Amino acid sequence: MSESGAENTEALAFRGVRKSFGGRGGTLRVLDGVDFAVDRGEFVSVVGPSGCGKSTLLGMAAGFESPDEGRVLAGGAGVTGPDPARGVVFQQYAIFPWLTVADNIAFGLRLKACRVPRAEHAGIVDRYLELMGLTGFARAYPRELSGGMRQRVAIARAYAPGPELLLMDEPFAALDAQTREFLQESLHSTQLAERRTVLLITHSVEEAIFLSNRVVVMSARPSRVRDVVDVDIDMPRTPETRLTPEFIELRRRLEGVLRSQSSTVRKGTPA
Ligand SMILES: Nc1ncnc2c1ncn2[C@@H]1O[C@H](COP(=O)(O)OP(=O)(O)OP(=O)(O)O)[C@@H](O)[C@H]1O
Repeated sequence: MSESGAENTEALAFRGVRKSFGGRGGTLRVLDGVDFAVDRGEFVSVVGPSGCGKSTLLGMAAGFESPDEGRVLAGGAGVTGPDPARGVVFQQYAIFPWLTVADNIAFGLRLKACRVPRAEHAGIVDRYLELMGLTGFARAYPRELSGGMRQRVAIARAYAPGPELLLMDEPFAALDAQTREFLQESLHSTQLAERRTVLLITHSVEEAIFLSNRVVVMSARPSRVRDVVDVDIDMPRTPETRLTPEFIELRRRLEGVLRSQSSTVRKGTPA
């Protein structure tokens, strides 16, 4: 139920969000009135020029940062701090080196705040091992895995406790192109099986289109939403989807918008 008391299909909403950071060089105005929402079960990606505030937005949704003005709402309620109902996946493999793959995936399930009955944990872990192509590695430790596999563990760990919202900040940025595409496909099939609400930050327009229902394009800093594009491309998407005329055309269009924004990036803007 939302703060207004109305039933709400929005899992996450940014309403007039403004944020500046102070530094030695003065105040840097980063977000200048950001408005968009992500519906339940929707996969939305945010792309934008470097430094436009994408990670800041995600940090606000996670509850690590707060807006100077405006509101960030999760399930209709104001975000006031981190919450296990919102899982986060970062670029760096945020998995515990001292735990096995299975124990890493089970980590969130074992937290007090997670209400999944203990008897279901092993089944859930097995399902994610399979969905993320990790069957056979349950007892392995992170040091024994490739970077791509570690990131698959991080994604499985985020999905496993069934959070209402998944927040992913460049989860594949550190990986080579081939591994990256493979992980996008694993994430896509996991998402089709699970239908969670996901907000993904990425530099890659191709990644955004491949995974998303909608893509939010941010303007240069101080930034706002420049465009919101529906990705009307059938699911499930496969490696061949990337080669279809509609995919290539949308990619060209979005890259054009992004290029026009990147060329207007300013070094710093007084508040
Ligand atoms: N805690 C902070 N203190 C001071 N400045 C910050 C802080 N967090 C972010 N910034 C600045 O705000 C701007 C936006 O940062 P942010 O990381 O959100 O952008 P981004 O769009 O995710 O960037 P990139 O695409 O390069 O990853 C940057 O100029 C950054 O240096």
